Amino acid sequence: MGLLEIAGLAKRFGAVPALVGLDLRVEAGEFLALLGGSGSGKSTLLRLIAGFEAPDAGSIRLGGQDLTAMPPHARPLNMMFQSYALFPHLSVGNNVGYGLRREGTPRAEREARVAEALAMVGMQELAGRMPHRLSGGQRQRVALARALVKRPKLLLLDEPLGALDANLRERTGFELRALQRRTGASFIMVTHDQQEALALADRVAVLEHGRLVQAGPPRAVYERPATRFVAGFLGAANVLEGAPDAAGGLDCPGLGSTLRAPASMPAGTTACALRPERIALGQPVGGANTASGVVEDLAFRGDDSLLLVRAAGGTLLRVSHAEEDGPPPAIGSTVTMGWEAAAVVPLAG
Ligand SMILES: Nc1ncnc2c1ncn2[C@@H]1O[C@H](COP(=O)(O)OP(=O)(O)OP(=O)(O)O)[C@@H](O)[C@H]1O
Repeated sequence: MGLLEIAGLAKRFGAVPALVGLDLRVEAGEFLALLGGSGSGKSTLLRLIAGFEAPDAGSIRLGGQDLTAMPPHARPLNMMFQSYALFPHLSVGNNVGYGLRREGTPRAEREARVAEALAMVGMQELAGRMPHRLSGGQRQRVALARALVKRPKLLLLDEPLGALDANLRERTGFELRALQRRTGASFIMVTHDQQEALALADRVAVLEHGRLVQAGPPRAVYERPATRFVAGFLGAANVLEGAPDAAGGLDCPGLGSTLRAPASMPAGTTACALRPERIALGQPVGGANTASGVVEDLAFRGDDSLLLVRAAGGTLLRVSHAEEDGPPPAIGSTVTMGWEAAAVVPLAG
């Protein structure tokens, strides 16, 4: 049994279906990242779990207990919002202890738990500071301590790193993961940033139009996207359209060649994903899993260059050219390309 079990969850706002029969399971101690485009239902899902909205249908169980009819404050979970507003007139320590005081926790216990929560986020020295004298990153940690002080089994984080600049974001992300492991709580983090999700989470879950389209370990979802949407969303794979041929391949006129996966493609396959970094330049052309094209554009990205190559049949391919392979081909030059069958991933939808 998972810690959190969601079955058939549905919610609409007027005519807008925000969630459509969603099933999701989160294990104890798991770090799950929820990904999806704008309006895909990520925040709605968190708000339903937290109890700020009521579902139209479906159930939410936490630790075997049905949460559906339980008010938000009674749920053994906590939510940290994107705009982690602290009370400006309360010190760091009092901000963190606010919820405990409201619940009537005795002073000595409250102080011990506030100290513990501040220590977890490395802020014990600053308990007496007022919020306006904190940096953005420090405020974010206080908000985390405030969410952790009640020792929730489950912490919901809505874009927790959204307000931080790139450097701090990476460091705080690592800290967040370390904290999750130390507390043993399950975390569900909503993020727009697919790199962040891949880097931090034990499992990623991708929502599209209020449906869960794929969930799995980051590497598995990245390498074997199930649908066109996931392929394009995570790491921007090439999505190549075609028609099945008699030999179990996919004939792609836009590529001017045929795609072959290690096994025959499932009946009805009309598209495959091919990652830019799996395409090798300078390969002999002719036969399946090869193509030629003209470099239309080039962008230097540090470790690699991204080439936009117009294949003979008209499709524009994204191709990654590693720095260690020398200077990339010039714009306007003709290139030949090839890839292994294992790089070809049939898509289900
Ligand atoms: N209170 C509300 N009233 C009306 N419609 C809403 C409400 N909350 C959400 N929606 C709609 O439900 C859908 C899902 O919204 P939700 O905020 O869950 O998406 P999201 O994936 O979190 O998006 P974003 O990444 O932009 O925050 C959207 O079409 C949104 O406009």
